[in-house]
Amino acid sequence: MANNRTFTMIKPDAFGAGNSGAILKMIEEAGFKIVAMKATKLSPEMAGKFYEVHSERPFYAALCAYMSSGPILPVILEKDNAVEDFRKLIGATNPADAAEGTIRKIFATSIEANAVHGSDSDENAAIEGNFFFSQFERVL
Ligand SMILES: Nc1ncnc2c1ncn2[C@@H]1O[C@H](COP(=O)(O)OP(=O)(O)OP(=O)(O)O)[C@@H](O)[C@H]1O
Repeated sequence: MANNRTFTMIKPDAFGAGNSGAILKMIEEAGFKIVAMKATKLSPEMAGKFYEVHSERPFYAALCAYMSSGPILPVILEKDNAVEDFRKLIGATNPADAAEGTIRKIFATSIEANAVHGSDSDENAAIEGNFFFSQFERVL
């Protein structure tokens, strides 16, 4: 994926609460362009693959169950400095630690159900974007 792109997904808590539109509005108002987006639902096995890097962590099983508990909205975004700027926009993993005005501060309910994902590097953005959109060569 181009270096000016990043990958996000709106997680089941935010999708289920009907907050997808408000979150996408914040993302666009922060200067990101939506390149690709689809609603889908992960099986526990697919959630396990997506979060494989965390397979040794104590929260892994709960995370996979949660991430497969309802629909999600994977999205590819474009902006200069996309990965870093998007991590700033979403805030800390735990909403209790997230800065005021960040997406997680506003919409997350817990450290697990934290509303959105944001890739942490260009390399992972490419891997994660490819996980959901491999059929669309032009967005990757
Ligand atoms: N201590 C924890 N307890 C429960 N769930 C957790 C915990 N730490 C992280 N998670 C869940 O695992 C996800 C991945 O953890 P990671 O440390 O990569 O956080 P992150 O990089 O802020 O989040 P993401 O990768 O989703 O953008 C978190 O977004 C959260 O949903």
